[in-house]
Amino acid sequence: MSDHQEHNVLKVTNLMKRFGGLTAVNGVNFDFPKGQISAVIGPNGAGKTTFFNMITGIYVPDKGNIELDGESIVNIKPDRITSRGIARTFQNIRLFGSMTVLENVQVGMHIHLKTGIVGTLLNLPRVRHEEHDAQREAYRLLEYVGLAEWYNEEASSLSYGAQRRLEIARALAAKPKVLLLDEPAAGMNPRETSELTGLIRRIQQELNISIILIEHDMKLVMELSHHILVLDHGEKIAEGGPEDIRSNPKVIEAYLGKSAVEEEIQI
Ligand SMILES: Nc1ncnc2c1ncn2[C@@H]1O[C@H](COP(=O)(O)OP(=O)(O)OP(=O)(O)O)[C@@H](O)[C@H]1O
Repeated sequence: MSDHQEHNVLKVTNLMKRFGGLTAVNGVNFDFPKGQISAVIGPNGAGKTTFFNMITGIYVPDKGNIELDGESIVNIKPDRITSRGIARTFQNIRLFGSMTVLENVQVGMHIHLKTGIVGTLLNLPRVRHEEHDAQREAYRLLEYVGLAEWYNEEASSLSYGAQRRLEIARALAAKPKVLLLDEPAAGMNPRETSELTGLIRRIQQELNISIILIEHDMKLVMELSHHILVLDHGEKIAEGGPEDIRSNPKVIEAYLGKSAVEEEIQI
């Protein structure tokens, strides 16, 4: 095993994506360390979601490479990328609102179940067994994110913060090596954000999953992240630990404008 494979779960090289005349991501290089929390930050339109969409196979890069544990995942379909070990949540919550909380988690498991639709229709004993195990596992995940008591409610009846945690449980059901969280704290109140911070830290420490998050809540980013990638107009303008990023003039300028740097205002 090479040094790179041991330390970095995901390696992005010279990544580029254009939409017509607009270069949304422009030649970005970054190594995501295994088992740690990394953040991708930057002002609106910086290219963060486009970057995530390339990692998860929704967009094919125009140039560059993405390696998961040393193997390229460029040109692989999103569901295959999920089964290789990358799961995600979305900026806009995407749950099945009229399904129960438990069923939503079970949906996240289907990539690992052996049974197809025919087996389910025939109600084979092996199928019943597998579904029972899946339900137990789904319930365990709900306990993990603190939603077990609502397992039988419709997903749409949950509070906003709870729906975001349900999305995380569903992503965990795919047994990922890497979990991508797209603005997990968006729309949350301070109490929900602090619960979420604890949950993300537990997932990294207890489940040993590498986490990559896009987030505008700088307090959460600075508290949780080991490594931060800063994008602006599609380009990497900085990378480093929270302390480096907080005091980096290029980052301050990108967020607050040039005058802020002159006044030495810190984000
Ligand atoms: N499918 C698309 N077609 C055309 N342009 C797009 C598409 N997706 C993104 N863009 C453009 O690419 C640029 C980067 O967008 P992206 O959504 O990746 O930024 P972002 O950093 O995630 O922004 P935000 O913080 O507002 O979510 C923007 O100018 C956006 O308008």
